[in-house]
Amino acid sequence: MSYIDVMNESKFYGEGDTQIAANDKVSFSIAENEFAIIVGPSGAGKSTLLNILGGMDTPDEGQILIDGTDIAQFNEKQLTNYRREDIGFIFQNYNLIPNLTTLENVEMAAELVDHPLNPEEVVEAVGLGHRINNFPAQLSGGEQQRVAIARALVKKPKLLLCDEPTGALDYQTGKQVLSLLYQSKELYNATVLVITHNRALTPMADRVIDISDAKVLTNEYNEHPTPIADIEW
Ligand SMILES: Nc1ncnc2c1ncn2[C@@H]1O[C@H](COP(=O)(O)OP(=O)(O)OP(=O)(O)O)[C@@H](O)[C@H]1O
Repeated sequence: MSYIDVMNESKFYGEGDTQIAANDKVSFSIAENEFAIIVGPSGAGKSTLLNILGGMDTPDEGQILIDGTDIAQFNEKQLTNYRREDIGFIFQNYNLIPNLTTLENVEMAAELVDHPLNPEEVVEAVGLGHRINNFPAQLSGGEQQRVAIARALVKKPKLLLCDEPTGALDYQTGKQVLSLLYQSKELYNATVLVITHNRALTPMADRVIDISDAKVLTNEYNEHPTPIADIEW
């Protein structure tokens, strides 16, 4: 059994003739502590899948086994607990709380769980010790994404879900953020899942799942990932 086993998962939008499958009998597995990338063009169904894995949405068909438990069967309360305790989310647009400082944003996340890491230490670990009392508007895009990563990591999540985490960042800053995400899996023992349309990023991953038109095309394990610093695009 893998850490994530998605089995024949489907998600439909609309009804009757206008119904479309956003995910069509999707199956794949990701092992614990892997850094996985789900890659595919716009509209392929990536965000739908990520939302389902994060317990923000439920599939119409299939099983979503996380550590052996089918979260597709969870009720609202179980999904809320799952999102709060097991998952760290990182979005393209950071989603920080504007009137809270770096430290306060991270502290707020720490309060959600019983055994968080030390917020100050995590802020230091993402390289933002010198920005600890700044508000999001005073930070660069890359710094804001680091706050978002610290906010996710402070909960010690088992699974870090990242939706186009470098989509709003310039090339060099994007590389630094990806490098930090890769380190996160090593330092914090998390399983990391990144979705992106940027195929150039895939050599850095331990596993690449290629989706297109709602279906999984390939799921490949990469024995020798390339450090992100060595990847050019
Ligand atoms: N709430 C919704 N209602 C209706 N259709 C939806 C909804 N969410 C997604 N879809 C459709 O499902 C398909 C998959 O969308 P999804 O957002 O998962 O793709 P994606 O691969 O993440 O694309 P992008 O890279 O552009 O974000 C698309 O055709 C989209 O229009």
